[in-house]
Amino acid sequence: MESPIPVVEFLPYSLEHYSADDDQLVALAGQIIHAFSTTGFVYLSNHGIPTAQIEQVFQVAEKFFSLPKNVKEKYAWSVDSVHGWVALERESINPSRPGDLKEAFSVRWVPEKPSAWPTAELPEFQDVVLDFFDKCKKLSLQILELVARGLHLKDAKVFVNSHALMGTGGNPTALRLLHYPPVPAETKPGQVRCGEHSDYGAITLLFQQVPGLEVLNRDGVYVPAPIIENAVLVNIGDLMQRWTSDRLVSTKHRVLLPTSQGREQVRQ
Ligand SMILES: O=C(O)CCC(=O)C(=O)O
Ligand SMILES: [Fe+2]
Repeated sequence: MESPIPVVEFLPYSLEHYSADDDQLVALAGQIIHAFSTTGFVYLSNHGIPTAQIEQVFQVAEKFFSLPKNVKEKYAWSVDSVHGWVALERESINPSRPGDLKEAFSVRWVPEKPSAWPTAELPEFQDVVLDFFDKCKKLSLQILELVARGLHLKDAKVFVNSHALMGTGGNPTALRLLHYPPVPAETKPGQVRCGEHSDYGAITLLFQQVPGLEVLNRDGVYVPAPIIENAVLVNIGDLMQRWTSDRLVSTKHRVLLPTSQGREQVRQ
């Protein structure tokens, strides 16, 4: 199905090439602002985070979520660290629905402590995830710079500078590995994978491995946001809507239950 979400060719400013001249940056910034001020979502194709690296992250995530529950509990999310494993049905992102049928591993900056990472079971997990965090951080900062340029702000680095502490204790940016396990035979009325919500931050990068995400369009109808190869889906959150006095829109989205029961889904 054709996506109502614009696809923008990011190659000139990709993490790998980085060859954009001023005219190209102006054009990219304009396309991104158009998308964020209409649907609030945009696909950026050829962003430059290698496919193999993204696949590696999905693989370690899958390995982590396949660990027994009592092992995952050793790495559970806590209010003090806001980092770690979030159990199935622990969150209702739309509070009027029952707990979401998903589990997650939230990655935030954490002081070195052994219980933060499942190194005993998965020695590669921490490095794979943190290398990916770093790439996402670089890409996010480039997008944030384009947003400021596209809005013709005097200081094109204003959003970049407000995220200078990303990846440290002074900034709440999180990388979330999401796992949507097979749907149980019995579900609660109204239960879904991920309830209707808008994101609360500045921007979100979404790497999709299976379909399921739906985005509210301007007619108030949820429409699929399909997977587009070599593209990352980017949306803005409530904070960015507020910072831009509603010029950019933080759009609601959700993931319902799959129609074919029992499908294993891992998303990030
Ligand atoms: O799994 C998805 O595609 C949606 C996840 C999401 O919207 C979120 O975590 O904020
Ligand atoms: Fe979201």
